[in-house]
Amino acid sequence: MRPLLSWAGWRAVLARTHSPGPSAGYRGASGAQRYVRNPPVGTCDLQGELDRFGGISVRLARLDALDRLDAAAFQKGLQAAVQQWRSEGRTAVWLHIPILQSRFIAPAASLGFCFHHAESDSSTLTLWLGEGPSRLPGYASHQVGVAGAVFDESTRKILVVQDRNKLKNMWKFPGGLSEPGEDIGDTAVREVFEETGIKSEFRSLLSIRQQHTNPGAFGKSDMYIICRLKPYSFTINFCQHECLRCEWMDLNDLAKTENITPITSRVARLLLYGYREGFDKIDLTVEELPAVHTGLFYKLYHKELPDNYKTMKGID
Ligand SMILES: NC(=O)C1=CN([C@@H]2O[C@H](COP(=O)(O)OP(=O)(O)OC[C@H]3O[C@@H](n4cnc5c(N)ncnc54)[C@H](O)[C@@H]3O)[C@@H](O)[C@H]2O)C=CC1
Ligand SMILES: [Mg+2]
Repeated sequence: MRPLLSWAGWRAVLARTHSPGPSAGYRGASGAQRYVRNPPVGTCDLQGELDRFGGISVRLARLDALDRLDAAAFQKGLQAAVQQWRSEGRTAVWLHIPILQSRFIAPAASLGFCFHHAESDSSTLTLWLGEGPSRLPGYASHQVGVAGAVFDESTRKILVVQDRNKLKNMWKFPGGLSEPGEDIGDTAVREVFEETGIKSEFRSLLSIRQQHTNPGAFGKSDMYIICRLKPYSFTINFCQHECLRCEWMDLNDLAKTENITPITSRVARLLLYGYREGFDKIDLTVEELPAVHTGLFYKLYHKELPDNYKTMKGID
């Protein structure tokens, strides 16, 4: 086992790792991220990136020498660095700690750092250095659940399930939680297939429910989105872990049954209205558009816009 480094030893290691150079302080407001070394070599050398809001991001994973550093020496080094960043007018510190270096969390917390969020392999702590209360944005506030109302217009049948793990067995649409980076429609199609074996394609978004302090959302709020899907397979092969029952049910019967969650009942009536009067009355359709600043694309959901409104140049 390698011996732990003292604070003096850590400074020496870091001084060797990052050779002294001109002070790399923030030299512009271009928005580009730069590496900054604070304070200058010789006192402490916690390397960070400056963000466009004047905050510093320190990624401990990138500082190899920290592998041999103990918690007390880290605390001393961080304290000196924070003092330096404060004197330079930095607004905040973001400290990214890999899970295997979690021994540095408590020393950081003792200097005022708080958890911002954690992922499976790391945690991120923040310290607000600016004036007044913190203006740092919080982490994710909601989880997103998506269900598929798979409706076969030719037979007027709709696909419904009952949960295995619920005390009351009520009819609802198959669905589940969206995965990071997954489109809403793709979640609906995936969850429907996983839970029922039915293949389908996305048609539209029908409803959004927002609920706070949802019991299954780990203290976060819950967004539950129901999509209209069109089936292209019909043989049910439902997931025995999650579902107790799964059926193609007549839409009229579903709208009338009492053994149903309130949101499913409301959406069944909405679908009945769309089936009778035209789905354009109820559908929020999707279009992919380019984002202006990032070069990425996003999905925009809204009621269908007539073509002449899409192309019109000005408004009289
Ligand atoms: N009003 C409605 O009709 C209902 C709406 N929802 C919404 O659906 C979304 C979530 O859908 P779900 O089908 O619940 O998610 P899901 O389909 O992603 O996962 C459910 C399955 O995950 C597993 N699981 C969940 N929590 C677990 C735990 N603590 N320990 C072990 N296994 C666990 C179980 O196998 C469970 O059957 C949420 O947005 C929720 O609000 C859920 C139920 C009814
Ligand atoms: Mg589910």
